[in-house]
Amino acid sequence: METAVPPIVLDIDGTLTDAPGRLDPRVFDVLPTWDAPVVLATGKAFPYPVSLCHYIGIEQTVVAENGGVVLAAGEVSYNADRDAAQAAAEEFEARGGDVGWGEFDPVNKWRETEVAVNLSADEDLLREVAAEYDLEVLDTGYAYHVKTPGIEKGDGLRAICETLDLDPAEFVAIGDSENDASTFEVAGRSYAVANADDVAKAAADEVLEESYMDGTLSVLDSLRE
Ligand SMILES: O=C(O)COP(=O)(O)O
Ligand SMILES: [Mg+2]
Repeated sequence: METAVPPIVLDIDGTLTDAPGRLDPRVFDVLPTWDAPVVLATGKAFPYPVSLCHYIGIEQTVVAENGGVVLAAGEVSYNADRDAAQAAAEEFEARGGDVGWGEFDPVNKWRETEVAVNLSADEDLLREVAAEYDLEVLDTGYAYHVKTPGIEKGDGLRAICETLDLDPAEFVAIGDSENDASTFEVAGRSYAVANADDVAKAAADEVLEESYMDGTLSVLDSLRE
Protein backbone atom coordinates (compact mmCIF):
# COMPACT_ATOMS: atom_id res chain seq x y z
CA MET A 1 0.00 0.00 0.00
CA GLU A 2 1.27 3.49 -0.79
CA THR A 3 1.92 5.76 2.14
CA ALA A 4 1.00 9.46 2.09
CA VAL A 5 3.78 11.59 0.65
CA PRO A 6 4.97 14.81 2.33
CA PRO A 7 4.89 18.27 0.74
CA ILE A 8 8.14 19.06 -1.07
CA VAL A 9 10.14 22.19 -1.80
CA LEU A 10 12.49 21.89 -4.74
CA ASP A 11 15.26 24.06 -6.05
CA ILE A 12 15.41 24.20 -9.86
CA ASP A 13 18.93 24.70 -11.22
CA GLY A 14 21.20 21.86 -10.23
CA THR A 15 18.31 19.94 -8.66
CA LEU A 16 15.70 19.43 -11.41
CA THR A 17 18.20 19.88 -14.24
CA ASP A 18 21.13 18.01 -15.73
CA ALA A 19 24.72 19.24 -15.60
CA PRO A 20 24.42 21.53 -18.66
CA GLY A 21 21.34 23.11 -17.07
CA ARG A 22 18.55 21.52 -19.09
CA LEU A 23 15.34 20.60 -17.31
CA ASP A 24 15.28 16.86 -16.67
CA PRO A 25 12.20 15.48 -18.48
CA ARG A 26 11.42 13.15 -15.58
CA VAL A 27 9.91 16.16 -13.74
CA PHE A 28 6.91 15.81 -16.07
CA ASP A 29 6.15 12.39 -14.60
CA VAL A 30 6.92 12.86 -10.95
CA LEU A 31 5.64 16.36 -10.13
CA PRO A 32 2.07 16.35 -11.55
CA THR A 33 1.38 13.05 -9.81
CA TRP A 34 2.87 14.12 -6.45
CA ASP A 35 -0.01 13.78 -4.02
CA ALA A 36 0.92 16.74 -1.75
CA PRO A 37 1.93 20.39 -2.28
CA VAL A 38 4.95 21.05 -4.49
CA VAL A 39 6.84 24.35 -4.06
CA LEU A 40 9.48 25.45 -6.55
CA ALA A 41 12.03 27.68 -4.80
CA THR A 42 14.56 29.28 -7.08
CA GLY A 43 16.96 32.14 -7.63
CA LYS A 44 15.58 32.57 -11.13
CA ALA A 45 13.50 35.62 -12.08
CA PHE A 46 9.80 35.33 -11.22
CA PRO A 47 8.44 34.32 -14.66
CA TYR A 48 10.72 31.29 -14.93
CA PRO A 49 9.24 29.13 -12.13
CA VAL A 50 5.72 30.37 -12.94
CA SER A 51 6.16 29.20 -16.54
CA LEU A 52 7.72 25.98 -15.38
CA CYS A 53 4.68 25.19 -13.19
CA HIS A 54 2.42 26.08 -16.09
CA TYR A 55 4.15 23.74 -18.51
CA ILE A 56 4.62 20.93 -16.02
CA GLY A 57 0.94 21.19 -15.14
CA ILE A 58 1.17 21.88 -11.40
CA GLU A 59 -0.16 24.65 -9.13
CA GLN A 60 1.87 27.87 -9.30
CA THR A 61 3.36 27.79 -5.82
CA VAL A 62 6.64 29.55 -6.14
CA VAL A 63 9.49 31.23 -4.31
CA ALA A 64 11.44 33.22 -6.91
CA GLU A 65 14.48 35.50 -6.82
CA ASN A 66 15.79 33.88 -3.64
CA GLY A 67 12.72 34.89 -1.64
CA GLY A 68 12.22 38.30 -3.26
CA VAL A 69 8.92 37.18 -4.81
CA VAL A 70 6.47 34.62 -3.48
CA LEU A 71 3.33 33.25 -5.16
CA ALA A 72 0.76 30.95 -3.55
CA ALA A 73 -2.98 30.55 -4.08
CA GLY A 74 -2.87 33.36 -6.63
CA GLU A 75 -1.43 35.85 -4.12
CA VAL A 76 1.90 37.49 -4.89
CA SER A 77 4.14 39.22 -2.41
CA TYR A 78 7.25 41.25 -3.18
CA ASN A 79 9.69 41.25 -0.32
CA ALA A 80 12.39 43.48 -1.73
CA ASP A 81 12.71 46.00 -4.50
CA ARG A 82 15.22 46.09 -7.26
CA ASP A 83 16.28 49.72 -6.99
CA ALA A 84 19.31 49.31 -4.73
CA ALA A 85 20.54 46.25 -6.64
CA GLN A 86 20.03 48.09 -9.92
CA ALA A 87 22.00 51.09 -8.65
CA ALA A 88 24.81 48.79 -7.50
CA ALA A 89 24.85 47.00 -10.87
CA GLU A 90 25.11 50.35 -12.67
CA GLU A 91 27.95 51.45 -10.39
CA PHE A 92 29.67 48.09 -10.98
CA GLU A 93 29.48 48.70 -14.74
CA ALA A 94 30.60 52.32 -14.35
CA ARG A 95 33.75 50.98 -12.66
CA GLY A 96 34.47 48.64 -15.56
CA GLY A 97 32.46 45.57 -14.51
CA ASP A 98 30.15 43.71 -16.88
CA VAL A 99 26.85 42.16 -15.75
CA GLY A 100 27.63 39.75 -18.53
CA TRP A 101 24.44 38.58 -20.23
CA GLY A 102 24.80 40.50 -23.48
CA GLU A 103 22.74 43.29 -24.95
CA PHE A 104 19.41 41.55 -24.49
CA ASP A 105 19.43 40.30 -20.89
CA PRO A 106 16.69 37.72 -20.29
CA VAL A 107 18.21 36.88 -16.89
CA ASN A 108 17.26 40.29 -15.47
CA LYS A 109 14.64 41.62 -17.91
CA TRP A 110 11.69 40.41 -15.79
CA ARG A 111 13.51 40.29 -12.43
CA GLU A 112 11.66 42.31 -9.80
CA THR A 113 13.72 42.31 -6.62
CA GLU A 114 17.44 41.76 -7.32
CA VAL A 115 20.01 41.69 -10.11
CA ALA A 116 21.85 38.55 -11.24
CA VAL A 117 25.35 38.82 -12.62
CA ASN A 118 27.18 36.34 -14.85
CA LEU A 119 29.80 34.18 -13.11
CA SER A 120 32.37 35.51 -15.59
CA ALA A 121 32.12 38.92 -13.87
CA ASP A 122 34.83 40.43 -11.66
CA GLU A 123 33.71 38.97 -8.32
CA ASP A 124 35.93 41.12 -6.11
CA LEU A 125 34.71 44.33 -7.71
CA LEU A 126 31.11 43.15 -7.54
CA ARG A 127 31.38 42.32 -3.82
CA GLU A 128 33.09 45.63 -3.14
CA VAL A 129 30.35 47.65 -4.86
CA ALA A 130 27.52 45.58 -3.35
CA ALA A 131 28.91 46.15 0.15
CA GLU A 132 28.89 49.90 -0.46
CA TYR A 133 25.17 49.63 -1.19
CA ASP A 134 24.56 47.40 1.88
CA LEU A 135 23.68 44.49 -0.39
CA GLU A 136 24.86 40.90 -0.34
CA VAL A 137 26.19 38.74 -3.15
CA LEU A 138 24.98 35.15 -3.29
CA ASP A 139 26.89 32.70 -5.49
CA THR A 140 24.54 29.92 -6.59
CA GLY A 141 26.99 28.32 -8.98
CA TYR A 142 24.79 29.69 -11.78
CA ALA A 143 25.02 33.42 -11.11
CA TYR A 144 26.02 36.04 -8.56
CA HIS A 145 22.83 37.47 -7.10
CA VAL A 146 23.05 41.05 -5.82
CA LYS A 147 20.27 41.23 -3.29
CA THR A 148 18.83 42.65 -0.10
CA PRO A 149 20.34 40.84 2.90
CA GLY A 150 17.93 38.84 5.01
CA ILE A 151 15.50 37.95 2.20
CA GLU A 152 15.88 34.24 1.57
CA LYS A 153 14.12 31.27 0.03
CA GLY A 154 13.34 29.89 3.50
CA ASP A 155 11.31 33.01 4.34
CA GLY A 156 9.36 32.44 1.15
CA LEU A 157 8.58 28.88 2.19
CA ARG A 158 7.35 30.14 5.57
CA ALA A 159 5.09 32.68 3.85
CA ILE A 160 3.66 30.01 1.53
CA CYS A 161 2.95 27.78 4.51
CA GLU A 162 1.00 30.61 6.14
CA THR A 163 -1.02 31.24 3.00
CA LEU A 164 -1.77 27.56 2.43
CA ASP A 165 -2.06 26.64 6.11
CA LEU A 166 0.75 24.10 5.98
CA ASP A 167 3.41 23.21 8.50
CA PRO A 168 6.93 23.91 7.17
CA ALA A 169 8.26 21.10 9.34
CA GLU A 170 6.32 18.62 7.19
CA PHE A 171 8.24 19.65 4.08
CA VAL A 172 11.08 17.73 2.50
CA ALA A 173 13.56 20.06 0.78
CA ILE A 174 16.06 19.25 -1.96
CA GLY A 175 18.66 21.67 -3.30
CA ASP A 176 22.20 22.21 -4.48
CA SER A 177 23.62 25.54 -3.42
CA GLU A 178 24.08 28.21 -0.78
CA ASN A 179 20.75 29.79 -1.68
CA ASP A 180 19.05 26.57 -0.50
CA ALA A 181 20.51 26.59 3.02
CA SER A 182 17.64 28.73 4.35
CA THR A 183 15.07 26.34 2.86
CA PHE A 184 16.88 23.44 4.48
CA GLU A 185 16.57 25.18 7.84
CA VAL A 186 12.85 25.81 7.53
CA ALA A 187 11.85 22.42 6.11
CA GLY A 188 11.64 19.39 8.37
CA ARG A 189 14.01 17.25 6.31
CA SER A 190 16.60 18.32 3.78
CA TYR A 191 18.78 16.75 1.14
CA ALA A 192 21.68 18.13 -0.88
CA VAL A 193 22.32 16.49 -4.25
CA ALA A 194 25.89 15.22 -4.78
CA ASN A 195 26.72 18.18 -7.05
CA ALA A 196 25.83 20.64 -4.26
CA ASP A 197 28.26 23.27 -3.02
CA ASP A 198 29.84 23.07 0.44
CA VAL A 199 27.35 25.46 2.07
CA ALA A 200 24.37 23.39 0.92
CA LYS A 201 26.05 20.14 1.92
CA ALA A 202 26.79 21.46 5.39
CA ALA A 203 23.22 22.74 5.82
CA ALA A 204 21.46 19.57 4.64
CA ASP A 205 20.41 16.71 6.89
CA GLU A 206 21.73 14.33 4.27
CA VAL A 207 24.04 14.55 1.27
CA LEU A 208 22.92 12.29 -1.57
CA GLU A 209 25.20 9.96 -3.50
CA GLU A 210 23.60 10.87 -6.81
CA SER A 211 23.75 14.15 -8.66
CA TYR A 212 21.16 16.44 -10.23
CA MET A 213 17.76 14.88 -10.97
CA ASP A 214 19.10 11.39 -10.21
CA GLY A 215 19.63 12.55 -6.63
CA THR A 216 16.28 14.30 -6.46
CA LEU A 217 14.47 11.25 -7.82
CA SER A 218 16.21 8.97 -5.34
CA VAL A 219 14.59 10.98 -2.53
CA LEU A 220 11.18 11.26 -4.20
CA ASP A 221 11.12 7.55 -5.04
CA SER A 222 11.97 6.61 -1.46
CA LEU A 223 9.24 8.96 -0.14
CA ARG A 224 6.72 7.24 -2.38
CA GLU A 225 7.62 3.72 -1.28
O1 LIG B 1 19.19 31.43 -10.51
C1 LIG B 1 20.18 30.85 -10.04
O2 LIG B 1 21.30 31.38 -9.94
C2 LIG B 1 20.04 29.47 -9.50
O3 LIG B 1 18.71 29.03 -9.56
P1 LIG B 1 18.21 27.93 -8.52
O4 LIG B 1 18.00 28.62 -7.22
O5 LIG B 1 16.95 27.37 -9.14
O6 LIG B 1 19.28 26.89 -8.44
MG1 LIG C 1 20.13 25.40 -7.45
